[in-house]
Amino acid sequence: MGNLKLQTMGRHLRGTLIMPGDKSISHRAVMLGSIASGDTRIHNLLDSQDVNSTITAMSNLGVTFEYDGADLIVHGKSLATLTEPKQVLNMENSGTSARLLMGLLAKQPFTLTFRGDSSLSKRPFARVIKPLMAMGVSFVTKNDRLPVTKLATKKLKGISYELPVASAQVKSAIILAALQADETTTIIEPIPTRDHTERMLASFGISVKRVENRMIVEPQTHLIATTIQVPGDISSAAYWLIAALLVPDSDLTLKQVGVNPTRTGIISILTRMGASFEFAAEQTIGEPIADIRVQSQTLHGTTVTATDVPTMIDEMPLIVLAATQAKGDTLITGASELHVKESDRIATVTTQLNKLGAHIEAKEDGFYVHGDTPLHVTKPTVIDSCGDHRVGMMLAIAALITTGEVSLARADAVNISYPKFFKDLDEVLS
Ligand SMILES: O=C(O)C1=C[C@@H](OP(=O)(O)O)[C@@H](O)[C@H](O)C1
Ligand SMILES: C=C(OP(=O)(O)O)C(=O)O
Repeated sequence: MGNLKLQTMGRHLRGTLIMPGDKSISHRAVMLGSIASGDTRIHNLLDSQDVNSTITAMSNLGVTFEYDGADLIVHGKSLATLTEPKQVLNMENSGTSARLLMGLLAKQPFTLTFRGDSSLSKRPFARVIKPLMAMGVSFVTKNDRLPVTKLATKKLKGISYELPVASAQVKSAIILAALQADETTTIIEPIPTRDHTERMLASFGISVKRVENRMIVEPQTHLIATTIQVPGDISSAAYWLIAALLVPDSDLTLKQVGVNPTRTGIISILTRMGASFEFAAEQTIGEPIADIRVQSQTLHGTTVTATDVPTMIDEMPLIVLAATQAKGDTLITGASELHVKESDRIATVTTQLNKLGAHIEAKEDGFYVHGDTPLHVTKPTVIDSCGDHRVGMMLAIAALITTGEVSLARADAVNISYPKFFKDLDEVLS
């Protein structure tokens, strides 16, 4: 794909968008449906490259899937009847697939090799390998990077483990393995992270007890197939929240967005920056959802710290963009996890937005963003997603408030989490 010429300054964003299914919840629905007894029906599953990596991996282990209209039906197999794959499991670009599947498949009695694309092969896996080894799993790896081979495992021990990084992927991998252990496992989570695994397990009849910041997981592997309604992805809605706030005379309504409090940091921080939102049609179907209406508003600089970060980790590129337009400066700390996402997001966000005239200083664990900086280029400029979907979509929104000619390299990165991003953009531009 060549560079994509982006719309810059001059149009408004108006209308209503239905958000695609939440990526985190879609992965979990496919994984738990795969190991439940009976057929699980999933409504509004995200159709994207990352979720397809999970579906393909479970197909390679003998699970079958079929579409009934827009719903995916998962013909569940118990953990005990998964079959040895003939191929290496290719996780492509998806950290969630790789880390959660290492936990889910920890006790399979055969060798499994996980590989990924060039981005995923640079990301750290010691964070899941270490606790799984403490539970009795053996791995063969070089420098804790993919490819990683998990050896045949017969028994898993319960452990008590304090998470050294605030990561829902690590927490989830340990929970999924702990269900298959011989004893109770306790996971201590110093900073809360998204709780979709715990909530979805409850939908499949499995309870994970939480006492303050401790999760207590008892051995239990009988999951009962169910129907899952995947909420719209707040991480995808976030592009439109920021776009509508920043592009003058905009007014957008985003339908059926997941508003689980472990994911709504973007709303809290924008509210702290002076924004207001209208919520309607609030209901809970396993996960809370709502319609969100947002109009153009003036923002003020703020401070973001470590406890905010897990609730909006994937939205950080957008918070940085919003901060470039706010009155006053913004300091973001406690976000060093951004170095190990699909790209080093501290580096890529800083470099690419500064090409448009932003004034952002990269810090070891975050950013210092100078506010009130009009974005402007004096000659045709190519900005680059750096192969990172979140960076690419944030840059497409940044272009909407830039004067001058801007195009985006590697725009196809959007297919990882939001394949219809550019179609939705076209639909609301007026
Ligand atoms: O559990 C999940 O579905 C995710 C957790 C987060 O990663 P970490 O657990 O590495 O923080 C997030 O960045 C990722 O997009 C999805
Ligand atoms: C970090 C992300 O996903 P993953 O870790 O699953 O690759 C993301 O979607 O921004």
